[in-house]
Amino acid sequence: MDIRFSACSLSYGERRVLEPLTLDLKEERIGIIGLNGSGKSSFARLINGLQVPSSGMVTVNGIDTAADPAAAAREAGFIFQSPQNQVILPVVADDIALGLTSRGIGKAQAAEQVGAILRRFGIEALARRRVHELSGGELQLVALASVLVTEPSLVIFDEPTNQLDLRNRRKVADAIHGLDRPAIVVSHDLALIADFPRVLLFHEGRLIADGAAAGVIRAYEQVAA
Ligand SMILES: Nc1ncnc2c1ncn2[C@@H]1O[C@H](COP(=O)(O)OP(=O)(O)OP(=O)(O)O)[C@@H](O)[C@H]1O
Repeated sequence: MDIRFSACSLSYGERRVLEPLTLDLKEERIGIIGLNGSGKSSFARLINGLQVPSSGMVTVNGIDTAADPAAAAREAGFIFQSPQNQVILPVVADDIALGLTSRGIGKAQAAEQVGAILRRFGIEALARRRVHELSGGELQLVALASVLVTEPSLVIFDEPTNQLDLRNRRKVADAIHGLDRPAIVVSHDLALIADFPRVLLFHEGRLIADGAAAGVIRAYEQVAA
């Protein structure tokens, strides 16, 4: 993984929400923490082209997100804070397959890959269920499956354990820890990122701490006090 922010800033209209930032991200697990409204989601959305910089540049594995946001989105899968917003088709297996058929993969091949990804997460029983009837944890796993089935090089999670009970939180945390590719995790759940090799702390649109989890979490505790 090679993500580069070069003097990248972000404003919504007149409002600057991320100050110019230059950094490289290469670690397999990267956490992003900070108070509400500090700019975490905005930063994460810049990585896969959901947002493009107001100034400067972001590249993901060599892809300039502003020049080719669709390619950036294929490279970096994004799991939204509210996965129900990500679902298009009503039935789980159909929705997961859509990511493949929309890329030109045939129906039979797509069905095979969907079956494999459901087995990998132990959620085969959900295949014919209606997405809108799923619990929060089931929905998080389905959203993860629907992103991973398209084989992105890395996965960005925006508050993946928000609103989950302990059992589902563990399922999602295990899925993140066991992921076979780099993950970037925006979270208020500090235990989730506590053993990550790198954590970024945002405060009022600025990156104010960057390093191994323990030290950055201590800095966050001071900011929050
Ligand atoms: N589409 C938008 N238009 C205008 N302002 C926005 C938009 N999205 C976010 N903002 C503002 O940008 C700032 C940073 O928001 P962002 O969602 O990046 O913060 P966050 O750290 O992820 O917050 P939280 O922990 O509450 O999810 C906030 O003040 C927010 O109100």
